[in-house]
Amino acid sequence: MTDIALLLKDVDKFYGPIDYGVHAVKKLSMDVRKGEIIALLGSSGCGKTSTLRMIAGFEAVSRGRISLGGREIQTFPPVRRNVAMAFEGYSLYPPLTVRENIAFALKASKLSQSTVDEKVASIARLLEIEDILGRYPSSISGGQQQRASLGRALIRDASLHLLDEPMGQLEPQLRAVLRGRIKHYIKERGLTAILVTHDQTEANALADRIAVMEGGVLQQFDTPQRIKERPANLFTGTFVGEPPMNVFEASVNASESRLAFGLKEGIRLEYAASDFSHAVRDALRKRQRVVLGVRPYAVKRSADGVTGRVAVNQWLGDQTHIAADFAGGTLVLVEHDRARLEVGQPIGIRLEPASLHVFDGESGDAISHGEELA
Ligand SMILES: Nc1ncnc2c1ncn2[C@@H]1O[C@H](COP(=O)(O)OP(=O)(O)OP(=O)(O)O)[C@@H](O)[C@H]1O
Repeated sequence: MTDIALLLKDVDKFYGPIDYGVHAVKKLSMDVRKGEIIALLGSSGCGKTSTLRMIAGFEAVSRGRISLGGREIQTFPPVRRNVAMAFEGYSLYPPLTVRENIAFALKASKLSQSTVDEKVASIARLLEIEDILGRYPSSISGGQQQRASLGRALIRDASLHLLDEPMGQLEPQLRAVLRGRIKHYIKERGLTAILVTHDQTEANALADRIAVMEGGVLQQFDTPQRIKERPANLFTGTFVGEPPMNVFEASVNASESRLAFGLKEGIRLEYAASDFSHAVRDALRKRQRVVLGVRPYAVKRSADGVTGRVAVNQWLGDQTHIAADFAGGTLVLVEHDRARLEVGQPIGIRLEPASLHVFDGESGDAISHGEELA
């Protein structure tokens, strides 16, 4: 038996005529395993919601296939897909109370009234909406409606749960608490879920794997850790991670014993060839222009480093963010201790070979991460 719950194969979405309308999703292929939580992450307009709506059946698939539990479903109406949804705009039924709205999702399940009541009470407790179960949708806040709608989706025993920005209207503290509880609830029941979010903290906290999208194209589909450590391209490298990855255009100069990167303003980063694998040196030797990336947490200060000049020094209560003028741009460093640095003061900057990400100067595709090929 396969452990694949959902499969998307070369899925295209055009709004308007195929090949001429707005191309919102481009040749998207991905697989979701049973029991997995997937986050679709990307900026506004990248095609996340279109993807989710095609899976749910609210939008037609222009090209390609979608299979759920081994059945092709792209031509099925939403009710035949056995998918539970919490969508913005997929609103609660106004004539029903919150309790009735949530219980309505179990209507087809033939459960006894007492089991339904128990399930509703338990999900209401989880989402902290016990006190509004008797109210009507028109008399509760947007955040409460969102939680009621989430409850209505989570209570169902469906093949797939689709959650579109499910906590977008909640305060940060409540979001953080609910995130943990929802993850536990989904995992405990072995549910399969896809969550749309533009919030990377949410994606990192909830998802087993993240699908990063941009311009309708899937940029990378991997675990949060691998996306951080091995971004597939410059887009994921700079989109995922807070503060964002520092990037600098550079030329490459490779000899038998040395590997050097030339940055703007005559800055040269020199390394021993042995700091990188043969394969990386070979790959870099063929390039003239690359983009170097280094995460703010990985930048080190060192007396014998390359000089930068402090532009900003901010203590955030638990870490210091330093921005330095460096190689014609800005380099951000994060340190755990409070740094006693004045604006304008020179600092030595050391970029360890193990923390360098190198991207192709033209395509933006990753060439290497540390000493290994991408
Ligand atoms: N009904 C529609 N008609 C025409 N174009 C649309 C329609 N819905 C979405 N689009 C376009 O398709 C692209 C993808 O939109 P989509 O809503 O899927 O993105 P998103 O990543 O979910 O964005 P957001 O986070 O803002 O919801 C955008 O360019 C959007 O303008």
